[in-house]
Amino acid sequence: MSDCENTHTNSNIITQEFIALEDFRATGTEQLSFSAGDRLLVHEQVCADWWWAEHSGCFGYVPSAFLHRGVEDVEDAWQDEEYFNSYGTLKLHLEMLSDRPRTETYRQVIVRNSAALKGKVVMDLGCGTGIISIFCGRLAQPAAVYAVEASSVAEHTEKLVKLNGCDGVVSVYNSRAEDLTLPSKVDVLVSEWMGNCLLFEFMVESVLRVRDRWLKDGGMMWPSSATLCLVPCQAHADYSQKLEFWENIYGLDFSCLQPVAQEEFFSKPKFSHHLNPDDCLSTPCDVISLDMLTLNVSDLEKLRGEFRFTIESSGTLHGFTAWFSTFFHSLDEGGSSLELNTGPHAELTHWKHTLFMLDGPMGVEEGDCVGGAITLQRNPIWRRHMSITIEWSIKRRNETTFSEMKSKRFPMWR
Ligand SMILES: NC(=[NH2+])NCCC[C@H]1O[C@@H](n2cnc3c(N)ncnc32)[C@H](O)[C@@H]1O
Repeated sequence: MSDCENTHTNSNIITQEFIALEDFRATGTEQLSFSAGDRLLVHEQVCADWWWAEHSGCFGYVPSAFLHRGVEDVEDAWQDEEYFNSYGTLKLHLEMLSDRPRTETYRQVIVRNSAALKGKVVMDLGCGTGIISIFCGRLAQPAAVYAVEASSVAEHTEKLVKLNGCDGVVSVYNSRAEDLTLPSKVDVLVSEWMGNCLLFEFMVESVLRVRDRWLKDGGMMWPSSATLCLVPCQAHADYSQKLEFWENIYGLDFSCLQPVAQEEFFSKPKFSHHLNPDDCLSTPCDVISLDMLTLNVSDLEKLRGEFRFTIESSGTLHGFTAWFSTFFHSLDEGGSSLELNTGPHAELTHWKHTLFMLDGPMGVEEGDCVGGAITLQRNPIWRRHMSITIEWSIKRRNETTFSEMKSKRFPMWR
């Protein structure tokens, strides 16, 4: 319990709604447990750290650090102005178009399905420069393609569609897709929505909402499914350059800065990591799988996947690396799927890999077992952000029990 008085002075009698940023488990009968996203009524800010609150008819003390004013008080939970401005210049589009595995996979999807696309209505959600829509117009004969783009890049998209002879079939809509009224429902909803760690930016919510409103029954989602993959890994270079570095600076001892460096460099994921396959300590595994036809927006609040790795080569467990794969089912019954694999055993993409550094390297031997879970908890306030919590424990090859479960939470980025 907090060190503040257990008395309810009248100093801070207010009743205000707050939103829980993350789970809190009470450690005493006078405390109140809650889950991320819960809305709590705070009746008294008894002191800085502990408030008297109510949730679902229960009362108790709650830690103020876990709470945030109600989302309506947050200027722009989706930060749409900043978000769409970032796509209004060519910088990010150049990066995406320069990503050969990404762009070629979408082109292959259109080529492989060109016959089946004949006469179909396609929507390209978040078309950017319109390349997927132009692939449709040039490599297949759809009845219509609705190219939807909210940012100002859409003014260029119009010209690109015309310049490449697709203005007869591709219509460009400069709008947020959720706000749009289309001429018809669509047979295929194609989008390149994946962000760091698969979900960052949460553009996927737009895709699901548009699916529910505009995809015909029996329609196709491209990607059709997505999986988040994880592997325990070494990261000697990162650990040496960011942490060991401080032990000896020109013969001087700067090691008192190591806790500062740990917090500054390893408290958030490293999103531009390039994992060398040799640094994988085990066979990677799919920890979260999303079916884009059945996934619901509410499922996005919290996604959890368990894992159990057997260490295949002795080394140092510095952390875990994550990436994703997306799958594109064929429009032809029984046709083969195409895969965009952004992992370390495939050609590097602009997403690279996401490294989660633990708070201390651990030696592991072949045959050891690393078990645990990864949880993607969407930020209830900042709707394009999430935190990734990794829980892990180790069972040494000659032991029968797992060590106590440890846990680390990485905000991406709030
Ligand atoms: N793979 C990603 N992480 N980002 C690449 C695709 C993002 C593109 O979709 C656009 N975009 C994102 N959300 C929307 C939306 N709801 N409506 C229209 N365009 C959108 C955005 O402006 C950008 O041009």
